[in-house]
Amino acid sequence: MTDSLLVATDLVKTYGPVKAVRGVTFHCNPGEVLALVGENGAGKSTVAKMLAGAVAPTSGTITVDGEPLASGSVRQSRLSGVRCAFQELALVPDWTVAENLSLPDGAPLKGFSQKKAVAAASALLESLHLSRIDPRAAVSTLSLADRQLVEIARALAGRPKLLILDEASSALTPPGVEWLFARIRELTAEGGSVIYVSHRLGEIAQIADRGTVLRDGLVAGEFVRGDWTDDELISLMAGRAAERFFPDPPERTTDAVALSVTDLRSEGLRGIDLELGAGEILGIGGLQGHGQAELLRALFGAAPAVADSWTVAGRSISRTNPVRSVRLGLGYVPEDRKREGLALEMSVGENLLAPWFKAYQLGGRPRLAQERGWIDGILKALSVRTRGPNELAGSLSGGNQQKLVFGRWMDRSRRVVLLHDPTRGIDVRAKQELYRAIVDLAKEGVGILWFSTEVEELVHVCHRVVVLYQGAVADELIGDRLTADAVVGAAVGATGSLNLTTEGVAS
Ligand SMILES: Nc1ncnc2c1ncn2[C@@H]1O[C@H](COP(=O)(O)OP(=O)(O)OP(=O)(O)O)[C@@H](O)[C@H]1O
Repeated sequence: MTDSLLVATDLVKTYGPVKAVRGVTFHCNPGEVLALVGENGAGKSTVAKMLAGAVAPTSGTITVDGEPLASGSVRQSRLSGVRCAFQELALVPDWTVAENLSLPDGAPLKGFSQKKAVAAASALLESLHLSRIDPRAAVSTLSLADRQLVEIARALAGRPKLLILDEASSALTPPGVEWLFARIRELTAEGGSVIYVSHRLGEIAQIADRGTVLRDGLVAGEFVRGDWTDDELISLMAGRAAERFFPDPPERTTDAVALSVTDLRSEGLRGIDLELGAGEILGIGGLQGHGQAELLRALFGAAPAVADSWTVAGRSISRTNPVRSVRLGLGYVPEDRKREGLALEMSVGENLLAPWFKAYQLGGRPRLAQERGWIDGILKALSVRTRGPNELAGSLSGGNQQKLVFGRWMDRSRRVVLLHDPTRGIDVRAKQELYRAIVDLAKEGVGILWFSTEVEELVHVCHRVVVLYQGAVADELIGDRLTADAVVGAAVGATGSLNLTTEGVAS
């Protein structure tokens, strides 16, 4: 272990009474990709933040190239060659891409040259095959996938010795992941190392040389490339045997229509016809950025939209807005939980209740006590790791925050639930719980419209999948035609073959 690039020894991090990390030891060699896996709340992000210098360990040591890393100093970690890209993006939304990319070198705002920043950003984006991203664009105008690419580009800009990717692929579709793997291979070929934090076991099988499994803030085990199965890893993460992964969609017992639109038009949508049955799980496939986010936002009324005809649970409407949608019986899990989904400074219970307060104008802050039974039921059903309904949502791990955004729609007489990649950033066991919760909603007659960046879950858990391309429906897949290859093929078929190494597809 003497020639290890990184050695972390007995790392501990406590937040008041919470022991996030309880004594973690691992190392990473030059040129190696080390996976860090574990359930939501296992301590992965906390370890990543300690390496990046974003939080100081309560105790323990970290060395890079044999030199101790100053505790809790981002600057010191950077100087030692450590860079990190987070799933919860650390970009400033109102700044341009160029301004954000110039941040890591601590460019002082005084004397900051916009022209130089744009030129440097253009050169960087081009070298990373991302020149389709405009360096002058405000980050807030980019899709989540593109924001994630900028976050990764920023970490790569410093030619790091150690790159930490904390679920940085979680909003990327397969071509984006291929782009990321190409960059990782370039970096490791030059002797750089990567710590790859992810819940996507398929990606880990492809890219990781070794892995460390965390459970409850401790190392539960280690694995090496090619010498593990998904089931073994899931058991190690959970501390118990793995279960069958995907549930089947439930038998449909009614022909009733939960939602229908013809010629739905909105920014980014070119006229969509869609019918969603009560109790149907309808998947939306396609490469990110082809109208999936716009479709869900339009249907919930989060973006202006018009249609020739539009019905929700048999009621004809001409337009909607979020408050009206909740009253009509819709639920919506948005793409960006931080920006659209949660109030991080409010409690877990208040976040679960938030839409009901707005929609029914109950006034004041939610009366948690009155809803305690419902809240406890949701937290239990989704195994949300929390100290209780009064804990601030902001102190939950990312995956547990995501569960809240879904959980608020459970057991609340919904007719339609719109899902934008609800399993993003949640662990494999939680995914199973969520699949089961989705199937249970469908069994109760709720229509589910579900966009996922993970093709496998669409293929296994949905009755039917429509694939979007450039804001329109390119294909509908059902029965024997519903396969992973067909979903991916339909997503790119309209444009001919897909060259994964060229720019413009990494989303
Ligand atoms: N600022 C904080 N204050 C209090 N508790 C925290 C804070 N940050 C993290 N925790 C707690 O520490 C534990 C580990 O969290 P961490 O974010 O490291 O988990 P994770 O393995 O990255 O999970 P996920 O896969 O959901 O991102 C969790 O129980 C979390 O609630």
